[in-house]
Amino acid sequence: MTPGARAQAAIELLDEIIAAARAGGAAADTLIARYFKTRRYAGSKDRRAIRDLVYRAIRRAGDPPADGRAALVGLAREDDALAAAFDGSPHTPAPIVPDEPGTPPGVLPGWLAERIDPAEHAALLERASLDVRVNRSRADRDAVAAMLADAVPTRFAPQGLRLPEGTPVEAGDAWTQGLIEIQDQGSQLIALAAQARPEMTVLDLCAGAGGKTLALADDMGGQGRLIASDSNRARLSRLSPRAERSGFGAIETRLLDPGREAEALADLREGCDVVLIDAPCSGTGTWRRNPEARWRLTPARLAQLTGLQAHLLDIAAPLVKPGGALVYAVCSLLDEEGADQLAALLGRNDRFHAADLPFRAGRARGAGRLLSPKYDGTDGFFVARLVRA
Ligand SMILES: C[S@@+](CC[C@H](N)C(=O)[O-])C[C@H]1O[C@@H](n2cnc3c(N)ncnc32)[C@H](O)[C@@H]1O
Repeated sequence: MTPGARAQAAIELLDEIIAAARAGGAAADTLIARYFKTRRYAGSKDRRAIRDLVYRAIRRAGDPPADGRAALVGLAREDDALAAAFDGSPHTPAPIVPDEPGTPPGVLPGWLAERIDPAEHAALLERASLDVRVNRSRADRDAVAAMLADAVPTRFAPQGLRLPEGTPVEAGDAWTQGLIEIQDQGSQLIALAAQARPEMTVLDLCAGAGGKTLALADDMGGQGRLIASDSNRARLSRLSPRAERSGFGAIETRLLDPGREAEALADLREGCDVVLIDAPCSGTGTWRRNPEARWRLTPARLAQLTGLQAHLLDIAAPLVKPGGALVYAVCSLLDEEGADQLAALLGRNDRFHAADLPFRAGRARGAGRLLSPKYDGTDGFFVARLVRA
């Protein structure tokens, strides 16, 4: 494909990605994969070049672009070779006219920019690192490091290894033998904050497909009672095969009905040593992995999420036994989803007090700590550990 044809393909893809962000449709990666499935003429170099153009355009637009052409015109104003590809020949974009509007550069959506420390902004859109967690009950971190080329221990997470970008983790022996899970160092620290131990009763309230559940199971050595719940059937159903691969068969799963979660969990009242709430959130801390997600967030969606987070905290609190812990996490740097939620909970429930977290990463924020791509090299998280009197 010519540079112009690649630019035209990038515009078409960006149109689809922008429309999907507006309508709550598929993620950019899914749309890109779909696009190439029906365009076999695009070779691997073309695909890589088009994908690169699309992601460069997404990363440089804090607010949703008007359309794909505006997004690429904005990028072309900073890249002469790309601008030259707009030559108007067949299958290429029409030439850029001097006063044609291009999407302005930006990192965060305008309405959010003031709510996150400006020092954090650029790193929120940088490339994410590739981390794995070594299953402590199956292998030693140093032994696994020796199986993986150029693996280095993660700075804060005791079971983590950082791998070079693009390492084909799932093709290696450490993966096929169930010795490792792909998991960002920040997520590993959230599970560590639970301090799950053998013989405990632990509830992972928003378990999803079980990324953190598997880390909890590992810390429990497969002993005790571990319950994984979520309101999303498809996500929760992915947990069992993952647990089997890692050798943790005995994880209970519970599908929750939104609004009626407390009923389904009533038997656990004052029965849990630990309740982990890895709450649904805006995902501002993971934008480096899916940068178009920032075009999906609106003030109304954020309000809906903060309401759900408060609701989940109120469901979880009565399930903790005296002396037990409530661990709350969101992959967000917004205080309204993190520190403010915890301050509100502590205001309406005097049985809990904030406790120290068992790691050095992050900076103190309200009752918890804030981990960030810039300062910690992790996805962005707020995490707090509350202990019940
Ligand atoms: C941040 S994700 C969890 C990720 C997961 N813990 C992991 O480590 O992979 C938040 C989860 O909360 C779930 N969720 C949303 N509303 C819920 C509710 N009312 N009760 C329980 N889970 C809910 C979502 O389906 C989603 O899987």
